[in-house]
Amino acid sequence: MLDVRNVTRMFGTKAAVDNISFHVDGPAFVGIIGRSGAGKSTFLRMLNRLTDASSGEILVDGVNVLALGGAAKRQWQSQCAMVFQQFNLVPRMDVASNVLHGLLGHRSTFATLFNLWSEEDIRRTLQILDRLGISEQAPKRAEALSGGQQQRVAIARALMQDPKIILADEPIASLDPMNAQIVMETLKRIQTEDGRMVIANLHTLDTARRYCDRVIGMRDGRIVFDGRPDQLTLGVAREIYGADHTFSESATSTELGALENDTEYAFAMLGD
Ligand SMILES: Nc1ncnc2c1ncn2[C@@H]1O[C@H](COP(=O)(O)OP(=O)(O)OP(=O)(O)O)[C@@H](O)[C@H]1O
Repeated sequence: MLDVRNVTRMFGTKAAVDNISFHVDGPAFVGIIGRSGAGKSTFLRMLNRLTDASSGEILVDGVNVLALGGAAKRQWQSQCAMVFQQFNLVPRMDVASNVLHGLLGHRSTFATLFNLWSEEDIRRTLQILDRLGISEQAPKRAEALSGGQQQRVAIARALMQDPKIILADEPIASLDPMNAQIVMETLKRIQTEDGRMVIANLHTLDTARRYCDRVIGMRDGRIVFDGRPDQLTLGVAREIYGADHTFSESATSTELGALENDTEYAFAMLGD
């Protein structure tokens, strides 16, 4: 289904993504891990055409999406919806309207300008919000919701596009552990129940182990690990994160206790 072939993105003389290739057959949950600057976001942005690749091909069901232009490119962009760390909702707009905005690519400017949503669109919105357990939030302004609820609204907006692939760029990096778990479980449900592919950039090993079918480790733009979550040993993690013997599991963990024990090191690993 997804075939990434020798994809590179240069910024000046630096390769942010350096000749990466991998293949995913079915609608799997793929996690991409690696320290800050490894090239994870650049890869996702190339896949949904927010950033152009310098070379290479990405085939989705046999079509090279990097070569699409005009309407075909926009059509592809609505097929691979993106979820961001900071949710990217319109804060003062109500939740239902935020979700309906997932349809923007499918509608005329006129209809959008005058907020002319069909009954079917509104019914689907409420159905999706209900599925994600936040239907009672529909009339509230997005800014009034907790971070975890806002991220579920962002996932609902993505689902309105009925995408083949959901790309999530550090979807839980701004959330507390409990909300992080709810959001990851929501993404996992969508992947298994709907048969959609999810590709998520994650910065914690325990999250990757728990939710992913496949983990890709990136370092300096290159893939240095590609395997099952149970193959993510401490040694492999050290290679991905470029850490020496002082590297500890807790440094890339979302567990509260672990973070409290090792906060300074964790921030160093994340490059903050
Ligand atoms: N628009 C840009 N112009 C120049 N360099 C860029 C640009 N975008 C990314 N880079 C560089 O490309 C490299 C990869 O960045 P990228 O954001 O993809 O990494 P990342 O693994 O997603 O890290 P993070 O988790 O911090 O977002 C970094 O060295 C970054 O500075």
